[in-house]
Amino acid sequence: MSEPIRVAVTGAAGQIAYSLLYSIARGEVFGPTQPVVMTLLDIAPMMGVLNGVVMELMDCALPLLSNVIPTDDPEVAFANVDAAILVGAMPRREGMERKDLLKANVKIFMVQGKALDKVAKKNVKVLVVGNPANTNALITKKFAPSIPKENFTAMTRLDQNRAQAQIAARCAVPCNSVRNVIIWGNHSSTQFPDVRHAVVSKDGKDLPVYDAVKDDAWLKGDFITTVQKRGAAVIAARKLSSAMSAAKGIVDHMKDWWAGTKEGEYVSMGVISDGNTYGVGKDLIFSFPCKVAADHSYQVVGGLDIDTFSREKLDITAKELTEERDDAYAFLEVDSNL
Ligand SMILES: NC(=O)C1=CN([C@@H]2O[C@H](COP(=O)(O)OP(=O)(O)OC[C@H]3O[C@@H](n4cnc5c(N)ncnc54)[C@H](O)[C@@H]3O)[C@@H](O)[C@H]2O)C=CC1
Ligand SMILES: O=C([O-])CC(=O)C(=O)O
Repeated sequence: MSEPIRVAVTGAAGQIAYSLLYSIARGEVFGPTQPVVMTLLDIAPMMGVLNGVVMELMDCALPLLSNVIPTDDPEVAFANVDAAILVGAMPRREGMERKDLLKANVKIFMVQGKALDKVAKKNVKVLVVGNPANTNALITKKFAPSIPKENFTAMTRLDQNRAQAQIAARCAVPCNSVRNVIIWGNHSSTQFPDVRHAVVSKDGKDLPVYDAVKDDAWLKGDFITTVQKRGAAVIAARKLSSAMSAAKGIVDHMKDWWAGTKEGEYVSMGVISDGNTYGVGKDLIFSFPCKVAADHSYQVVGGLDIDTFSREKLDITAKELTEERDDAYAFLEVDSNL
């Protein structure tokens, strides 16, 4: 058996973590032969609850789980970690947009960025889930300048899964028969779920989604708004935000980042923009289609045709991210030139 890797999860006493930790501990994310030491961070008042979670993880008797370390100190949680999944943050309630959480949550990511910078491995892979996820990922990166900027990502995989599932249901095929759906931009109601480059496998043939669905009005209308507003719909129904599906999105994102994407497929991840890709300004964590190699390096898929409809949608979500970034920098008094 190989040496254990160290994986930190924040917000470990919360509802997403409760669905997530078992999957990590049983090898669904980092592989079926990879032992893990899990460090679990939450705030001091939650240590009692967190100890209960630790007891349960132990009681699962999982052979890949080498050790579990609960803590309320980010520097303990992130010491020498190979991967950090930053979930801990306030969730939104009915009637809020995710960006309404900015002031409540962004300081958490400043503190955790500084701690990662100080104690994590320099090749740590950071996935930010706590909302507003893209801007929180940008802030985490900003305060961890010794770690490569490509190592900070935000989760839009739940949105991709939602889009894939909507198309699969329409075409009456399993979800894994739908490939290369793209989520562009922000994990917010301005995101653009784009199926113009996606394909559906049906009856042994690959068809473009537009040919398989045969309902352009739905694809350009209700399909997009359903995906954009799915988080709010779950909150309205459950009075709590998505947790099981969020945990599955985390598993999918981290697994593909760790092991690589399948041949001919790409996945959506919020990654740092360089200012030269698809007309998106620089210094934003923007969701792009990405291909990941077996050595964990990833590349944004280039050269996809962007029509007028898509251009408009990309610009709307980029504008929102620029405003969120400027608000976060002003609030934290960050020098945007650094
Ligand atoms: N990017 C995405 O697709 C999704 C993001 N989310 C977001 O994930 C976040 C967590 O959601 P839930 O687990 O449902 O919330 P929750 O309220 O059940 O759990 C959050 C946990 O984070 C902890 N926490 C708060 N401040 C912390 C800090 N400074 N350090 C460590 N832990 C801290 C809390 O004590 C709590 O245990 C929310 O911001 C939510 O909006 C939720 C679903 C999908
Ligand atoms: O909607 C929310 O606030 C939680 C979330 O990010 C999602 O479900 O996509």
